[in-house]
Amino acid sequence: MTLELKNITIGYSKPLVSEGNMSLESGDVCLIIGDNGVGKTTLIKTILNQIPSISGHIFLDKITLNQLNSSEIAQKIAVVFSKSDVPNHFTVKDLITFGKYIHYPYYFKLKLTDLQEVSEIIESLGLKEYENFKLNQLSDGNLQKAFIGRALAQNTQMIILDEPTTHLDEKNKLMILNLMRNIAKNKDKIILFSSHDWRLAKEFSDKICLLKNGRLFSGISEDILLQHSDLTKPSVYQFNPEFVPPQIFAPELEKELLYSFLQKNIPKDLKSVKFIWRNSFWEIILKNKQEKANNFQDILVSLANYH
Ligand SMILES: Nc1ncnc2c1ncn2[C@@H]1O[C@H](COP(=O)(O)OP(=O)(O)OP(=O)(O)O)[C@@H](O)[C@H]1O
Repeated sequence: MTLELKNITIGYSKPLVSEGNMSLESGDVCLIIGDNGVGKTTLIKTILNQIPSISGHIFLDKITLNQLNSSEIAQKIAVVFSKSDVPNHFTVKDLITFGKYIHYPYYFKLKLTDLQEVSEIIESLGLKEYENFKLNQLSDGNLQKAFIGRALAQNTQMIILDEPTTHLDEKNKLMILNLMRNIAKNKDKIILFSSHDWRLAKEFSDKICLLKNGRLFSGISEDILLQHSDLTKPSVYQFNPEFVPPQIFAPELEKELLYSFLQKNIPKDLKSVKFIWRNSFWEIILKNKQEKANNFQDILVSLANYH
């Protein structure tokens, strides 16, 4: 399957994102990122043809979206919205079984193969022991998995998820992201999802669709991250205007930790100070002296009188 956006402009009365291009194919995991209100959900709704684009074209397998009716789109794309209404009186098994009905009228009796497939999905999501639980008896993580199960039962070649990791703890975030990646790779599907936990989510994504300043930037994740250094610089956490960071020569983790430590504890102009991580200690080069610090406590002492 392929999804292509060509010169697409999306929005409501006025454009939110103009003339964006993007191309995805089977097996791709793509993360949509951008600040609140930039148009991530709007982009998802436009791809689902729930709202019209202002201009440009969307192609699903080379066919213009406008040529497909809603049922044809549902057979190609399954969607999981984070704010899904939870039909509490249904069980996990009911919800996942519903996914099958996009292919049949509601009165249709499901085939044995369909029921087997539902069981396999329940098994693969680790939901076997919860299959007869009502949806309101589930933890957020398992509820999210049940909605993903419904999308899987639809057997579409593409699944779109709007903020699937919201409300989940770290363990469940990892589990859901891992699951999505495995689905894309093992079942050759396109997975397109938005996330605010993008620092974690980017690790699982082959491609990124970044919405910024009314534009859409798309490509291989690492290319987008390199081209938009604001996404990876620790200075995204700049909360103190007085703070000017020193020069830091260290691996990513040490660099990020030192940055946040200094900003919190020494919110001064440190641009003439140099920090070098020497594997087990920090070398600190100050204006007229050089010091060694074994830990952050030592750094505090070294810089206590720095002006
Ligand atoms: N039906 C609508 N009519 C008019 N404007 C809308 C409509 N729905 C959303 N908007 C506006 O469009 C903008 C983008 O909204 P959207 O929900 O797509 O952003 P988002 O990037 O998903 O945000 P968030 O990260 O907060 O979920 C917002 O300013 C929102 O108020």
